[in-house]
Amino acid sequence: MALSREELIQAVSSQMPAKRWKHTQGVMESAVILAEKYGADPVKADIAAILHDVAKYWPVAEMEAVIRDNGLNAELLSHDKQLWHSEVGAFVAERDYGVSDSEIINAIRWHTSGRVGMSLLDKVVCLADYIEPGRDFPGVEHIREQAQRSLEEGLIAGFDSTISLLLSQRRVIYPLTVLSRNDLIAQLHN
Ligand SMILES: Nc1ncnc2c1ncn2[C@@H]1O[C@H](COP(=O)(O)OP(=O)(O)O)[C@@H](O)[C@H]1O
Repeated sequence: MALSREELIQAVSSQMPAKRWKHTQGVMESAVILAEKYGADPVKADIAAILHDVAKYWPVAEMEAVIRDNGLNAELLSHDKQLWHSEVGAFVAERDYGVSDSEIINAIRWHTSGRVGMSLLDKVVCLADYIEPGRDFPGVEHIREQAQRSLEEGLIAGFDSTISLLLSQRRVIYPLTVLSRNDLIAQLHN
């Protein structure tokens, strides 16, 4: 059974700290603006944004169990745990919150890593996560400027900032993000 928008908001906001819910509200706002600007479905963008971090505060062991027990992408388990919540979030959005729309589920699933061949809605939600009004990390203004030019330019700037940060910290980069960035650059040149 699908939940109403209000029920979703209640269910999601009650399982995260106020600060993360404020971030989620910012992503909802930015996702709708980007959807309207670039021709995606703003209703789907809003629902995906509400749910994108639903699993962010799940205990690591529970995320691991959901990934293993349901045949989700187990490759993630050898990468940064911060990447797991997107995969788990997509799964629970469908199982626990009755979201059956595959575009919404995919936008949740790929909002952190990106993927090769990102859909319009994937791009909108992923970019909104970078530029929502509450974000104040170094370089966010550049990403916001690029987001005005195109979804692809905005996302390339976003992924570049994540990749640069990981490089500077000598951390492992999830390869799909590099492939996703390269794919976006190729899309600009086609
Ligand atoms: N491609 C990646 N490879 C490895 N770690 C990543 C990658 N993308 C994101 N991360 C890690 O996940 C963290 C959280 O990303 P994100 O889901 O955007 O969270 P938040 O909304 O808390 O900023 C990043 O700060 C980084 O540590």
